[in-house]
Amino acid sequence: MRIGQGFDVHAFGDGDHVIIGGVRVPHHRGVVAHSDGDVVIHALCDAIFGALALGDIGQHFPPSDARWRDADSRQFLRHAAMLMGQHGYMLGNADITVICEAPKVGPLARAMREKLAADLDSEIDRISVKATTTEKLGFCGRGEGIAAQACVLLERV
Ligand SMILES: Nc1ccn([C@@H]2O[C@H](COP(=O)(O)O)[C@@H](O)[C@H]2O)c(=O)n1
Ligand SMILES: C[C@@]1(CO)OP(=O)(O)OP(=O)(O)OC[C@H]1O
Repeated sequence: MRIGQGFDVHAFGDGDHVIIGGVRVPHHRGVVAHSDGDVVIHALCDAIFGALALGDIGQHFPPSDARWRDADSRQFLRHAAMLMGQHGYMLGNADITVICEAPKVGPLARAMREKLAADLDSEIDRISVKATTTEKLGFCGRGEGIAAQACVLLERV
């Protein structure tokens, strides 16, 4: 078994939606990012790369590389899943927390879990998506950005 954790933050900027866990969510702000800025998928990829001791998302998909501009982050997750399989592991489970005052994540968690499970070739009950505010404290509390953290356990195939 291998354990990994990941954390990601993106600032809110101009826009009318955010992508969280592969789901497009209408919002009065967008996110500032090189890719689509999906904090859930970026944190989850880093957790998987960490569990495999394969560096981090920026090493696999450098922000300096124009190929990843506005990229759909689900391709990053499918790449992480491919590496997981190549190294002889499958997802045991993943537990993800989204941290923001808004948008509300709870009603969308099931849709996010379905997309993450599809990309990881996993079962939905192996993947948890939760959310919390920071009670109006800090950058998330001031509505300046959104964060996510992810923990994974990988099992030998
Ligand atoms: N962006 C968010 C933040 C929170 N939730 C849900 O609300 C509950 C209460 O949040 P607190 O920060 O006050 O503990 C939380 O447990 C989530 O169920 C949410 O859906 N989206
Ligand atoms: C995803 C990548 C892709 O270039 O860029 P960003 O969308 O800016 O996201 P970040 O969480 O900073 O991770 C680094 C990069 O790998």
